Amino acid sequence: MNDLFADQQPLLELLPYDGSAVYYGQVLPSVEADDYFHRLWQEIDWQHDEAIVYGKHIITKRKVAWYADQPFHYTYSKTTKTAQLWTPLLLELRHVVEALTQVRFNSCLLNLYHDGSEGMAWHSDAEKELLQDGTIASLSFGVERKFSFKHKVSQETRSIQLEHGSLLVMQGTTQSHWLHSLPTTKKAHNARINLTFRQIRTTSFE
Ligand SMILES: O=C(O)CCC(=O)C(=O)O
Ligand SMILES: [Fe+2]
Repeated sequence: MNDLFADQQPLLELLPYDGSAVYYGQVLPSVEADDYFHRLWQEIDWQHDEAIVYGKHIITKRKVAWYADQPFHYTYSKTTKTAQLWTPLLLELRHVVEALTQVRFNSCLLNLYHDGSEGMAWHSDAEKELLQDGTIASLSFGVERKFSFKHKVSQETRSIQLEHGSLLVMQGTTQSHWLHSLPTTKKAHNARINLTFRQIRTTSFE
């Protein structure tokens, strides 16, 4: 195992019941995370996201990209996207995440938030294309932002600050029982890039 992971912080379970969300803390040294942030900013084919919200076609300020093993189709917010194939940079990051989690991922959704005015509303990631109760591993780069969970029934909440170069892993029944969001904030003046490695349902992942 790479020395990179030698001084790993203790893992922190964020959810009290009905799933698991483990915060690994900063898994990449800051200097290395800075470098990844710049490369992702430059090399990824960022596009404004499109969605249908309350019947209206909207284009988000936030930018997104979707990469995978194959040109999978993925539908969310009533729009369908076709994956681009992994780049060497994303394969490198997938390797980091797979080594830490011991889980295999076949796709990655990327989000670019230019500043705190951009965020993501309450949702869960349980689209039919995803493996049921699969794992989602979220790598964060750039400005630190709050990330929150809300239980669908009890409404109980849990929050965490997602640091530069950090990893958060959602697993088990989390998506069935909890919503999550990235609240907007006046405090963040810089950009954040987030990568969520996912498991799309295919014959090799059943
Ligand atoms: O930006 C984040 O930390 C979360 C993004 C997210 O929830 C998603 O892409 O589904
Ligand atoms: Fe999500």
